[in-house]
Amino acid sequence: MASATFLSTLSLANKNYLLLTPTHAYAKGYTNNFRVSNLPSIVVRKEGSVRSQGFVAMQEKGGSTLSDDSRTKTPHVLTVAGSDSGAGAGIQADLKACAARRVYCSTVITALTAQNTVGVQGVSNVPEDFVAQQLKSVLSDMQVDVVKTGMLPSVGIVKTLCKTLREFPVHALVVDPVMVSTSGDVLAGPSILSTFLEELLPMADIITPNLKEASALLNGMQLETVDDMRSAARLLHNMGPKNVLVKGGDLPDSSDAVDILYNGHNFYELHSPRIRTRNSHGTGCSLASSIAAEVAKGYPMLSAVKVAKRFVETALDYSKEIDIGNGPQGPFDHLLRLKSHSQACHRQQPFDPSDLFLYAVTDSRMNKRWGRSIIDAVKAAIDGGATIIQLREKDAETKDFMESAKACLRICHLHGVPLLINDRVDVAIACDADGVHVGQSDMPARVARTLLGPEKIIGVSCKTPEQAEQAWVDGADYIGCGGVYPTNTKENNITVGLNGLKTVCMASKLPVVAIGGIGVSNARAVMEICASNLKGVAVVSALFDRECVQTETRKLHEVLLGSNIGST
Ligand SMILES: Cc1ncc(COP(=O)(O)OP(=O)(O)O)c(N)n1
Ligand SMILES: Cc1ncsc1CCOP(=O)(O)O
Ligand SMILES: [Mg+2]
Repeated sequence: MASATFLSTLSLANKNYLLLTPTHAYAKGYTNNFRVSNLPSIVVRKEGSVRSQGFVAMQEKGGSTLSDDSRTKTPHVLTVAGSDSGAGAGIQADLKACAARRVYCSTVITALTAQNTVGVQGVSNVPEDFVAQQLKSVLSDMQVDVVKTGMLPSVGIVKTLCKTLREFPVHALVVDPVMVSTSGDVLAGPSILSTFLEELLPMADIITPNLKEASALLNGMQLETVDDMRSAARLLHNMGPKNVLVKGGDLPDSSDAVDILYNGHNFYELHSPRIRTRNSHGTGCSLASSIAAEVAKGYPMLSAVKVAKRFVETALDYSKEIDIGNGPQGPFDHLLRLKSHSQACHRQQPFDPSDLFLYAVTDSRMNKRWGRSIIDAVKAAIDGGATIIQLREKDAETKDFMESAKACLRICHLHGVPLLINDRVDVAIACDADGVHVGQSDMPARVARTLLGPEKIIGVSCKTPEQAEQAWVDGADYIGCGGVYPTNTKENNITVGLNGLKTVCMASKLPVVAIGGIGVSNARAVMEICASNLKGVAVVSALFDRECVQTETRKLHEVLLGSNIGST
């Protein structure tokens, strides 16, 4: 038994339970910090009934031992479903949902469908023995936590699946009883119904029928009200699954979407705003996969369903305007990434080090002193010849900062000038800025890179060769080196001088921009250190603590043009 403080045992109904925090409690025996050595003997079952103070009970059946082990287990869902060539539903939706929910997803393909936003034009079932072969390949090698099923187009395939699951038990089985596609095309005929009901449903931890599917499973029962859905959930539960989620998205006359979750003890009525969108193809597959993903992470069923619903709703809402295909039902964007790229008029340009030539860094205090908005300051700097802008708004309220950043972004993009945000990676993400500049005590560049993605620009302040090397290792695009000269703009900032700048430039594998006390009088001296990777100067007060930003920027631009910056 593990010795960690968050683990303890509890005797309940003469059975031993392990008490783990939800994040540590791990389906089928793995936790972030612990690995259960006797895997098949651990089953999460009683979480609903014996939860106490945020702990989840895991029933221990056969004297398993937990051993402290630094291995971490990657949550893993295996989807057994059909391929959708249009990639809105089926295997493709499952993969995207699991990726979005940060869970590994392997795939067993049961059928190929020729499908698009208009409908299903063709279906070709995969031979049963090849479905069996795929199942065995995955389950005999990989530690699958949850199997999620979608299109199971033949009795043979359902039987094969059930047989394989008995041979290779997994922690949980999520069954999405796909029978008819959203376009109305039949994906699994009535012939499979009895095998489905007799063999698969009793093995399921949850089934997720919509109204039509619930009706089909219940011999054509009419489902028109929330009470009907409750009755259906109870009847379906009697067929063996541990939980039933009847989805009421198609229920008429309701402004909310209502789903009923029933676990044999309690009914949960889950309300959410109805999202009116054409782009809902694959919603059912995605919801079931997301539930599977949360269960694979170790969450109890109710939490898994709630999180999955919230995720799908967010994705649907985000994807309302996405325009793919000409049919009545389009796909949605699970990763919430497509819109900003397809709809923004600006496409992110790859980072060009020559953009560092005249780097204008705004300062909220200076703007206030001279009675300028950030937007006016940015416009003037660009008109004067600034080649990149950084918003360094140390005193701004986040909401105001975001508004100004969005407005500045529009101006910058009109002029082909990149806009970076100082310090605030959250603001950069929220307004889709071109990148960030971070210092040694800000968010590490490596973390910023994972949050911002590969195409955004990241600059890091460096005073030493070691910091420059780390910035490169961390995936930065450039470094800012300084203060080259003393400055009043940044308090307690150590001055590195021209020698320090040269040392860092020589060591840096990244392009460098010099900063600190630089203006028209000394910019030339900076440039004359003759380092080929010194690409420009970054300036605050010499541009913004002046009456006319445009004039000062233009003057500096002329000085820089007369220099040999970055050319040696
Ligand atoms: C281009 C450029 N170089 C250096 C800095 C300084 O960043 P940091 O060290 O994080 O200090 P603050 O600007 O946040 O006070 C910079 N902003 N830009
Ligand atoms: C932000 C920063 N980082 C190093 S020096 C400095 C301030 C630069 O401001 P100025 O150009 O007014 O000296
Ligand atoms: Mg900073």
